[in-house]
Amino acid sequence: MSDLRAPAPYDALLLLSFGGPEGPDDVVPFLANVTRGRGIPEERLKEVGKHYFLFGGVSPINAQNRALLDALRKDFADHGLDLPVYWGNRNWAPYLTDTLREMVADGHRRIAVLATSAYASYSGCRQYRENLAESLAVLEAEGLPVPRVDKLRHYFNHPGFVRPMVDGVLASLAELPEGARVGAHLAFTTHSIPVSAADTSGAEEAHGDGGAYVAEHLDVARMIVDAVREETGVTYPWQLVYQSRSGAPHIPWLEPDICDHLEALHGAGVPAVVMAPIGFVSDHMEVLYDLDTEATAKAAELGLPVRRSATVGADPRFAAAVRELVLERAATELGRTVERCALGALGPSHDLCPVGCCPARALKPAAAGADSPFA
Ligand SMILES: CC1=C(CCC(=O)O)c2cc3nc(cc4[nH]c(cc5[nH]c(cc1n2)c(C)c5CCC(=O)O)c(CCC(=O)O)c4C)C(CCC(=O)O)=C3C
Ligand SMILES: [Fe+2]
Repeated sequence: MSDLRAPAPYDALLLLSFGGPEGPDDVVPFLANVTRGRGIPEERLKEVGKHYFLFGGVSPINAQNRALLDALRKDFADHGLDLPVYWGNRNWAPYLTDTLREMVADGHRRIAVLATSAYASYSGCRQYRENLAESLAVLEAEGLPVPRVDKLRHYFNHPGFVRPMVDGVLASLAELPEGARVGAHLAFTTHSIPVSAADTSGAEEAHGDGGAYVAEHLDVARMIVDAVREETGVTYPWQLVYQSRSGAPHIPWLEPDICDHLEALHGAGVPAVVMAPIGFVSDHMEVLYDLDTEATAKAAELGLPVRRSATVGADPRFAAAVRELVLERAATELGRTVERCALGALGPSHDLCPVGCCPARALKPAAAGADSPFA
């Protein structure tokens, strides 16, 4: 007999992610899935395809997600939580719709969803909610039961997400050449998005001037800088910069790019840089190519020592944070008041995205928000 208990009202957790190719033949169809209807220039697609081929056509993101699934299952079992964990993706197998079919076949009707994106934005939040709505509509059309899906709140400021990144930055600083550490800069990086998408990210009251997307990243950067000061006694100079821009050149995206930033820092006589990819949950292609390959080559060309700090990945503290987020939401759904753990200045993010949160260019139904067509 096991004494594991399901965290009512939830009967399962769904890890919802981006997906990535698993071999050379997958690369082109994967990119077609990602960019369908998104107006990415042909040139950019060829370039990004090359990044994947450089790594044998295998995106690191799937191995990262499998490791996170293992960490979640271990954490839940160790803490008496009987919550089966499933995995579904937006752009590659296992596809979200197939996973949801499997989940309802296994009897699940009330599903907590963890997206592998910690911040507000159309790409990191509403697009996943649209994917959920599309998949639920397919199930409905097939006459299958439609489960209720609740997306867990953004966890950018949860200590289980921030603390591992602090340790990563400390480790990278320690690896810098002794003489270059004094005066080193911290470059916090995240995915560039169109300025218009940043300005309308988050709830309406956060819109304007980079929106919730930029504000949340700045909050995390400050938390890390403060924690590093507590450990080392040094306030390292820092800046939030961007990477992985796509889209047409005439459309403004968030800047500066990490490579331009490295050049500017070098020009200003900065002796070393730690690149901290706070915008990403794991070491996927944007981290392995855009930082570890491209930006690192740029730094070598400049003769600028750089280190790239670790992402959270499958850190057990992150798995524990996910458990806390599930239990917190479960209690909230049952009408209990519960502590909502968050560091920094912004406070815990909303459970339910309000109407007008991270609007899309074209209005599409989105699940797990105040404007969801599903109960
Ligand atoms: C904010 C954000 C995140 C972070 C939040 C989150 O994690 O969700 C993220 C993650 C990811 N992005 C990824 C891959 C790609 N993103 C692309 C394109 C785009 N991303 C955008 C934004 C974001 N993307 C945007 C505004 C576009 C333009 C097209 C559009 O408006 O949608 C393209 C097309 C080619 C290109 O132009 O680069 C690819 C291949 C992978 C998988 C990597 C792997 O395989 O390891 C991951 C985790
Ligand atoms: Fe992306």
